[in-house]
Amino acid sequence: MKIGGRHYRSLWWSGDKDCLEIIDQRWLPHDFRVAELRSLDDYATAITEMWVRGAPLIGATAAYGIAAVMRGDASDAALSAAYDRLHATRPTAINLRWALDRIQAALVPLPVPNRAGAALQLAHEIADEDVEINRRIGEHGLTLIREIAARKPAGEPVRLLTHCNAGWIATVDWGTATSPMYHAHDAGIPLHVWVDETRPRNQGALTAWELGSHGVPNSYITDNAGGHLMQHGLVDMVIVGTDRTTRTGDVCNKIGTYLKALAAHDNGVPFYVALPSPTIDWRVSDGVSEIPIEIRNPREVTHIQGTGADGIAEIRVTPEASEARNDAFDVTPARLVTGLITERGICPASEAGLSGLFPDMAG
Ligand SMILES: CSC[C@@H](O)[C@@H](O)C(=O)COP(=O)(O)O
Repeated sequence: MKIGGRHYRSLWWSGDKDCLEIIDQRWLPHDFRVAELRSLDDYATAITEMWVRGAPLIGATAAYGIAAVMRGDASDAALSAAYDRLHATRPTAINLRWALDRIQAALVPLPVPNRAGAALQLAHEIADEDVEINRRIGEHGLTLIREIAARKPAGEPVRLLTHCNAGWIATVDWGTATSPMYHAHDAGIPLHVWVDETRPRNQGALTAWELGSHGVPNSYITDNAGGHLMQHGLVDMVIVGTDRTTRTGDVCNKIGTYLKALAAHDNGVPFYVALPSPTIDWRVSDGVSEIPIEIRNPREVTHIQGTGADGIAEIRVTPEASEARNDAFDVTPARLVTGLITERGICPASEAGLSGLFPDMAG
């Protein structure tokens, strides 16, 4: 997507610098900075500390991390150590393991001297595939937005609500939940997006930044406002992303997603999840009991980052003695999900729905 008129992906391989360059999300939306990743340490830190974040982008970054390691040492031992180190960075998004498994399976049968080139090629393929998957999700999601627009008086915007950032900055390009929004906006459908703040990390600020950069009208709202807006008929559809979806259609996404789904259900608001197929965990059937939920540093809850006269600063918002807990994700049961928007079309959030669209993967 474009920033200041220039097209960017969230990451790209720099042949000149011989390293991966990423948009360093720690400073967004206040400052646009690019970071260079070279060593395994760089990659692991960038994922753990959320310089890059969002399920698909974590997977693509990890693939480049393996490729970077293979350039120095392509032995089985180095491959296995890099796999383990990167796999341990964040537990919830399944795209991480999906990308690592894919690259490991491709490299193990190869002679050691061939691995570095093959790994970089595969990382490029994973990144390119992500862009195409998200583009297609956008096309399918556009049909839903068109249907809502057709029922409205001409010129009245379709009001969407989203939680967290499932935007282009959470993927290589387009985003998942935002892709239908970009497609609809580009097709001339008037939109207004309610952007949940998404405490504690305020990923909503990233969503507001990228939607605004693309010219999509949006309003930043507190996490607690969504139910109220739905009760007053101000939300036509919710679209969120996912970090892991079970084969039965339970959806694990950023903490607070479940509450939005409950409010949507109570108010008859359609609740859709944009789901790239690498985010399906075919081994898991019960999201609440089986998906590991990342618990992050409580400091993300007790402190908040923003920008002021002296630049970007972090301030404490709680009393010194307050304890805090920081569960980063929650699970929305399939019964609360109206439908899954995938790269192959839209299906019910159920085992039959997913295996119907992906018979080759369902096993
Ligand atoms: C297309 S991204 C889908 C999800 O990864 C997104 O909604 C989300 O929860 C991101 O969490 P984050 O902790 O910021 O990595």
